Amino acid sequence: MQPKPIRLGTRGSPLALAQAHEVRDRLIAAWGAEALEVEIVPITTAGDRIQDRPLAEVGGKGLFTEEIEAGLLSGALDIAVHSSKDMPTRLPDGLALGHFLEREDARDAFVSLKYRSLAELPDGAVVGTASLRRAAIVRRLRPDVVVVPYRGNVQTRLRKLGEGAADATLLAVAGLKRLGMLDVASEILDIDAFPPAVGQGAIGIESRLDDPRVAELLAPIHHAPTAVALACERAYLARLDGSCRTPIAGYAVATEGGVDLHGLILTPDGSGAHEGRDSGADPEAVGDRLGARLAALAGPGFFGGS
Ligand SMILES: NCc1[nH]cc(CCC(=O)O)c1CC(=O)O
Repeated sequence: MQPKPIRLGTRGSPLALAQAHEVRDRLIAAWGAEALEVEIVPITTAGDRIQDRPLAEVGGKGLFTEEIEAGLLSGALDIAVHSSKDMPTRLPDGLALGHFLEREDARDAFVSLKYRSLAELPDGAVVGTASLRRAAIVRRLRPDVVVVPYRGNVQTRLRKLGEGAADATLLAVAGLKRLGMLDVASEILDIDAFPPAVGQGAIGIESRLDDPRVAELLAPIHHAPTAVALACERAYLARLDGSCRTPIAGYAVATEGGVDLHGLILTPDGSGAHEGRDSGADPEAVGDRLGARLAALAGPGFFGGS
């Protein structure tokens, strides 16, 4: 089918490369190795270069995508493979996050060399995480625990744990599975008590809107129920995103006639929270409605206002 190789852009981290290889393997399985060549192009982004500061300080999610998106827009790349959770809700004109592999387990894992579960952590234990959401939910469930910032890729975080920088950390089950490292998880956290980040566990494929060749190429590996869930979650996030830097969790599941969404927003210290559920036939409408409802419940004061 393909006259020339498909160029697939990705970040160069071990998790990103594992995801890129998963997409390539599925494409080859669908089309046959004779019909299709996929060239994986690792790209080091600004976000990868800056390792010593919290992301929110240096510019947020876009730092990981700009260079890759420039490649899509110039035609140097045909597709880009991402962790959907790391994707901003607004993409550059002409690009879309339009295709998704079937979602992997969306839950978070509790990882510790000393303790078997979040509940078992002793008073004053140190949990390392760079995620505002994970920090706030941990503080909500365990106000006695100390949360410290903790960045780096999955391997770095595990190494720091071994060095004693924290008693425990939290990582996405999906990432651990893709790296063949799920055995480091002590506990898989309940999806209702510890809802994930929007998009967690879903590999998304970004491409140019005007590229029918790519749409045809991706059709056999696209998972429609995942796309429905992600459309809902990303509409929910878009509704909340503009207003704040508040911890946001959201998890949607496609149903027979539509989608069910669970949303949770918290103050960074976990002392305040607003939670809700919504369902309906139109994924974007459900996401937008729950986002608006939680924002209204929270009021402007909740979002810090500074
Ligand atoms: N921000 C890093 C990141 N982006 C996606 C994943 C996990 C894989 C996924 O959610 O699909 C991770 C690591 C983690 O949070 O543990």
